[in-house]
Amino acid sequence: MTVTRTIWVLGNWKQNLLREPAAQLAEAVAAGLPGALGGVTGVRAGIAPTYLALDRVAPHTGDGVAAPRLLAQDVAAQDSGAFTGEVGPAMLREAHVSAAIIGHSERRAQFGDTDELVARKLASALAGGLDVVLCVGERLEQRDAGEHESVVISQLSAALAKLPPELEPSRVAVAYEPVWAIGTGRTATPEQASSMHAAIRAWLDAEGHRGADRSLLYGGSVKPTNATELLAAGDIDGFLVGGASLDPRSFLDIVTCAADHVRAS
Ligand SMILES: O=C(CO)COP(=O)(O)O
Repeated sequence: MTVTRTIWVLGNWKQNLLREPAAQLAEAVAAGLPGALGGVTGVRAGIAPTYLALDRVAPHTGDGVAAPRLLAQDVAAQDSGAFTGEVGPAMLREAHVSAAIIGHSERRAQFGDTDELVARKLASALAGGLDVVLCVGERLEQRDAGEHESVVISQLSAALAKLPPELEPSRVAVAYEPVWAIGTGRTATPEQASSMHAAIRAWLDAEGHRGADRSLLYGGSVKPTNATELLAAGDIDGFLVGGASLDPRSFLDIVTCAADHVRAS
């Protein structure tokens, strides 16, 4: 049986764009998406603006196959209460967000998102009805020391191991983002990305987390010029795109690479 996993092309806009330019970028992505997909239904796009731009971006998003989905870049580990500065899952859902990125390396490195906090955010998001893109990835010195697989598997394990069974993470995609490839212009080679994805999928399967069904995304300096060869390496079910997602043409060109890949396979 051939497994047909959805290919995702997700734009993480990070801390960029005031509300009006964010709305304009969302409008351009939404307008160009049907053409970029060319009728291919196995590819879905999504965009993750800042919290403050969500309401301006939301009208250009939706859950239909040819509309970009609306994502948040983070989510609080708790629903509501005395947690200054936090935004909980119900608040995000009210703002039409359907999924949250959790555990991005920038949050892990700069904002204290430990494995333990990532696990609590994951449980909070799933309990609150959000889908999740769970980010994992090693630093350069960990790769140089040959520890990349064990680092990534331990991040995954910490996030998934203590989830209550009723939150079995059927709605979790995993994004492998090697830290040394983010914003550096240095992409992982297709072989490096594909071999890590195979290791992640094998671990998920072994632990009963249905690796075969789960979309595994790659992130780190993805551009229209390298997207096709990354997809061709196998085991890569789309991308989490930073810098290139701020330009509608390059983001949509990556979507087209994904659609061409699906059409050819
Ligand atoms: O961090 C990323 C997406 O979440 C990747 O960023 P770049 O595409 O800018 O390297």
